[in-house]
Amino acid sequence: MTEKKAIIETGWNFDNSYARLPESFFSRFNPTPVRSPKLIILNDPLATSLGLNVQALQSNDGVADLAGNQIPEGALPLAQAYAGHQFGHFNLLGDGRALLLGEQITPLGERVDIQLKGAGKTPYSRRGDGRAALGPMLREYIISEAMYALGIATTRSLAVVSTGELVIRETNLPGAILTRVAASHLRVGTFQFVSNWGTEEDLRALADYTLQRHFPEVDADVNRYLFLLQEVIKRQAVLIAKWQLVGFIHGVMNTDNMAISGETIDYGPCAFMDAYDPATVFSSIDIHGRYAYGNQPPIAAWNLARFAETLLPLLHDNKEQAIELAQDAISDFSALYHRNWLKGMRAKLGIFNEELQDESLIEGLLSMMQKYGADYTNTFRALTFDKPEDTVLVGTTEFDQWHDLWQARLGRQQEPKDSSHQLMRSSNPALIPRNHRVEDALEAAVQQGDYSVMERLLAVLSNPFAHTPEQSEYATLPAQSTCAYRTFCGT
Ligand SMILES: Nc1ncnc2c1ncn2[C@@H]1O[C@H](COP(=O)(O)OP(=O)(O)OP(=O)(O)O)[C@@H](O)[C@H]1O
Ligand SMILES: [Mg+2]
Repeated sequence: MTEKKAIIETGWNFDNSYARLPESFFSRFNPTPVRSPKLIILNDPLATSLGLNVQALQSNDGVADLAGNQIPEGALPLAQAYAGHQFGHFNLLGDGRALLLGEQITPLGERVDIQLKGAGKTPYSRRGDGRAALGPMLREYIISEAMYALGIATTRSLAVVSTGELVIRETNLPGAILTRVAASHLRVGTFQFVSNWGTEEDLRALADYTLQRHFPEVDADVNRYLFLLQEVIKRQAVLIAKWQLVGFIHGVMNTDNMAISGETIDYGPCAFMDAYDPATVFSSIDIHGRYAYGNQPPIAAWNLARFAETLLPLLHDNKEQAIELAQDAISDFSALYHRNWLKGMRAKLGIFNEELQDESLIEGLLSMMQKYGADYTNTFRALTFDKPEDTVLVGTTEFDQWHDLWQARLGRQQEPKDSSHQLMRSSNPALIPRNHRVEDALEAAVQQGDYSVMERLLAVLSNPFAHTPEQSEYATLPAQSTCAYRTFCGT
């Protein structure tokens, strides 16, 4: 007689606070089942930290949950409504291919959104098919997890399942669904939606919900909506500085792709910069360079101004005073951003204390990197390990002079050389997800069904400050220049 196997609980522990908001904020909608779901990758440590059972998620039942083929107990799937300025143009959007299953309450009592991206049509799909292709979903998995390991606030990736169905793009591509984990999916665009199409009461409900979810520390005696604006600005100032410091280019910083939580969201056409150049753009659709590397800080400020506009009715009864409060808050962004960036740059150069000339020292290095087309990440690695021969800057008199200035600067602080070195090691990643490496991993996965290249890449990216020999090997630049590298979004 065979013993009946004990059923392993998956560990879903859903609450559905978003579903309790006004009905116009979302549409209750179920995922569309897919033909033959197969688990491609599962993030075991993330699953465990969410209180989920890895074995159960790997079972047929678990995969059915991750594919949208069945609805886990306690989930209440819905598509969130939002609007957004896309390349400056305002549109009504909403989750056209994503569905929120609910909020998982983790064993530590944290609340995170569990969302299926690519789960089928929703009322906001417009002319889209509601689906996603395997390549871009694996790409989002790799880069979001690399960002997390780099210490940058981001949505996480729990799993990718292939659907056994094709999606029609320029060619037919294998379809997939990504399970995304986020502090929330509240976007600047969510506020824009409610501000444009909702009542003031709706707006207050959304703002109060956001405060409760992300900023519960708000004091009773302050202007709570001004506090919300200021805190969101602070988080974005930290986030964008971190992007700039690692050379991350988001690629599509529309207001619907800016999360109120301060997490990086939507890894569509993003990529990491190789040679330092503020004009770097990867997205094939960004023909005017609106979202170029060097434009990211001002674009963030622009998006935050759109956020501030939505809050005007809540900031003050008097419109002029509301505008003044909003403008003051927004004008703080660039100083806040700059402070974070400067702090990070000092750390990248092993500098602990502050000197007025630090900025010109940093600018001196960056302009040399730009002039000689030096690789951004590898130049900082070369400085960290005192191997200037590893950067193309070596041999130029400019660099020798700059190096002397930098060494003299390090000499003017109390901390010993070794502490500077440690600071640099922990501030300069050994490697970033290089475009050619990511492409190689995706090609092996999608074309040959060989996931080993991706798994190795994920392993080395998971500890970017370890500076192991294997990482050095991954840090090599592509044989050919990647100047022509272009990413595509919306697939
Ligand atoms: N295949 C598709 N079918 C339906 N809607 C889509 C599709 N692709 C994109 N959209 C919608 O178009 C809008 C803009 O797309 P964008 O590329 O910013 O988002 P995304 O990558 O789908 O999702 P997210 O921002 O949630 O990561 C969003 O409202 C999105 O839901
Ligand atoms: Mg998006």
